Amino acid sequence: MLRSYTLERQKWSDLGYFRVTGLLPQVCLPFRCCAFHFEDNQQDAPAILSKMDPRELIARFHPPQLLSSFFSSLYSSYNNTSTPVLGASTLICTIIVYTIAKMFGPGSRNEFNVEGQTVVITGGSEGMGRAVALELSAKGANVVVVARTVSKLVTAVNEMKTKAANKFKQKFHYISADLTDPAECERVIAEVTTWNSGAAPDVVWCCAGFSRPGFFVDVPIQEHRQQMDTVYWTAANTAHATLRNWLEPVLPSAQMKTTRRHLIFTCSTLAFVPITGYSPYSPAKAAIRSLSDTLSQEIEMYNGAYRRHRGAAPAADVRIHTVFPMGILSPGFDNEEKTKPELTKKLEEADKPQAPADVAKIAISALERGEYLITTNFIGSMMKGTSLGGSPKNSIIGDTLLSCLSHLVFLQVIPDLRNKAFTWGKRNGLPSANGTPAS
Ligand SMILES: NC(=O)C1=CN([C@@H]2O[C@H](COP(=O)(O)OP(=O)(O)OC[C@H]3O[C@@H](n4cnc5c(N)ncnc54)[C@H](OP(=O)(O)O)[C@@H]3O)[C@@H](O)[C@H]2O)C=CC1
Ligand SMILES: CCCCCCCCCCCCCCCC(=O)[C@@H](N)CO
Repeated sequence: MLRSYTLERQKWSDLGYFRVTGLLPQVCLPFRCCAFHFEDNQQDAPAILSKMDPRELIARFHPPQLLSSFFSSLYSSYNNTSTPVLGASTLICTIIVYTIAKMFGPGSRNEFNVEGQTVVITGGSEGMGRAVALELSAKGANVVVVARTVSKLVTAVNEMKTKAANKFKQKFHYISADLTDPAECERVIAEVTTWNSGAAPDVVWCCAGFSRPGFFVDVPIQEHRQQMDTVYWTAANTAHATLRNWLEPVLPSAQMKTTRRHLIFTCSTLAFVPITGYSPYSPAKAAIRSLSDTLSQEIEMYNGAYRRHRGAAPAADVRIHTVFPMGILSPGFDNEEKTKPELTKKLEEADKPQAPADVAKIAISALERGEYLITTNFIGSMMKGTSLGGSPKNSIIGDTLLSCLSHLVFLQVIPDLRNKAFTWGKRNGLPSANGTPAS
C-alpha cells in the first residue's frame, strides 16, 4: 500500500532542514514538494517525519527506489526492487530530473542579454553579420560593425538605427579595417573602447570571412593561403586582440560583479564533415573550431581567478561560443556559387540555404540558452553529432543521443559522398578549370 504525503516548504523548515549546515539544504530544496511512502501501520506519518533525523529522511528519499517500489506495487509485489526494475526506474528518474532541471534550471535564464551592452560584429556589413547586427540592435545593444568597405558599413549603421529598440539610448558605429592584419584588430578594440567611454566591448562576434570553393589542385596555392588569412586569421586576430584586452588582470575593486563577456566565432558545418570542393575553406573553419575548443578550456583558468582568487584577475567572466551555419543566402554565397564545382553543388543538394535573418535569430536564441557549439538546422546538428569529439557538450543526454544517432546515419553518408564523387568522375571525366565538366 502506497501512501503519499506532500511536504511544503514550511514543513521542511519545521523538520529543521534549513538548520542543517553544509550541502543538505541545497540538496533538499528542489525536492521540497515530494512524496514519501510508509508502511500501513505508520498512520501518523507527518508526526514521524518531524521526529526523524534529517539524514535518515534523506536516505529514505531515494527517487529510483521510490519509483521502482511504485512500479512494483502496481504489480502487487511490493518491495520487489529487482535489478532491472531499479535500473529502469533510475533511467526514468534521471530523465525526469534532467528535464525538470532543464525547464527550471539555468536553461530558462537568458544567458545572453545584450540590452545596454556594447557588441562588436566583424563582417557586420553584409550577410549573416549584418543580420546579427540588426537583430541585436532590435534587442537594445550598442553595436559597432567592422569590415573593409565603408559604403556597405554606412548602410548597415543606418539600418541598425531604424531597427533600434531605444533610439535615444543606443549608439551605433562602424570601423573600416582589414582584419587579416593583426595590428588592425588591436586598433579596432582600442577605438571601440574609446568610443564606448573607456569601457571594453561586452560581446565580440567574429562573422568576417567568405568561401572560395574549387578542387584542391585547381585552386592556386596562394589562394589556399588567402582563405586561411580571410577565414582563420581574421577570427584568430580578432580573438587575440579582444582576449588580451579582456583578460588583462585588474585589482578586485575594478572587477565587474555581474557582467559576463562573450566571444563568438562563426564557423561552418564543413568543420564537422568535409565536402569535396571546399578544400580551400574547410581546413580554415576546422582550425577555428579547434581554437574555440582550446579557448573554451583555457578561459576557465581566467574565470576561476576572477570568481575565486582574491588577487588581481580579469575584470569579468568570459564565455566562448561557436556558431556552425549551413548554407546562408548572402552576397558571399552568390559569389562562391561562381567558382563552386558542379559536383560540390550536387553533394550539398540536401542543404536548403537559410535566410541570414533566420540564421541570426536561431544563433541568438541558442546563445540565450547558453549553448557552446551552435547549429542552425537538423542536418547541421547531425553533422555536429558525428564529430563532437572533445568539444564540451550543450547537454549530456541530448548530445549523446544525437551523437549515437548521427554515427549510425553517417555510416552510410560518408561512403555515399565518396561514391557520388567516384560516379561523377566515371560519367563526366575531369572538370575543366572553372569546375564544369569537360566534354
Ligand atoms: N554563406 C554561407 O553559405 C555560409 C557562410 N558561413 C560563414 O558565415 C560568415 C558570414 O558569411 P556570409 O553571410 O556569407 O557573409 P558575406 O560573404 O556575405 O559577408 C562577409 C563579410 O565579411 C567582411 N569581410 C570579408 N573579408 C574581410 C576582411 N579581410 N576584413 C574585414 N572584414 C571582412 C565583408 O565586408 P568587406 O568585403 O567589405 O570587408 C562582409 O561584411 C562567414 O564567416 C562565412 O564563412 C558559414 C556557413 C555558410
Ligand atoms: C541526415 C543527415 C544527412 C547528411 C547529409 C550530408 C550532406 C552535406 C551537406 C553539406 C552542406 C554544407 C553547407 C556548408 C555551407 C558553407 O559553409 C559554404 N556555403 C561556405 O560559405
